[in-house]
Amino acid sequence: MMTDVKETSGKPAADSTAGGTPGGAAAPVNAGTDAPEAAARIVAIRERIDEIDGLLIELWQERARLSQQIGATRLASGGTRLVLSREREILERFREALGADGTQLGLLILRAGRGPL
Ligand SMILES: O=C(O)C(=O)C[C@]1(C(=O)O)C=C[C@@H](O)C=C1
Repeated sequence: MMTDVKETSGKPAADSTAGGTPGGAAAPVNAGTDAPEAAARIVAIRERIDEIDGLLIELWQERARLSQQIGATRLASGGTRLVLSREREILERFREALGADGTQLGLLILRAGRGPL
C-alpha cells in the first residue's frame, strides 16, 4: 500500500508490497535502516509484534461478539440496552492500567460491542 507516511529519517516510507514480483523473489523487507544487524533484529522483533497484533485482533473480535450476545440476551428479556455502571467499571480498569489512553481504548472497545451511542 502506498502511503504519504514519512519515517523519522525524513525519507518517504518504502513500499515493499508495491507492484509485487510475480514469480520472482520476495520484495525486500523495509526495516527502516540499512545496517544489516539492526535490520535483522528489527525483523525478529516484528515477528512477535505481528503475533501480538493477531492476538489483539482475535480478542477484540471475540469480545465484541460476547458483548453483542449479552446485549441481545438482555434486550430479549426486556432489559436495557446498556448498563452504564458496568461500562464505568470497565473504563476505570483501563484508565488505572493505561492512563488517559486506556480510557480512549476502553471507549473504543465498548463501542465495538454495543455500537455507537
Ligand atoms: O456487561 C454487560 O452487561 C454488557 O452488556 C457488555 C458491555 C461490554 O461490552 O463490556 C456492553 C454494554 C454494556 O453497557 C456494558 C458492558
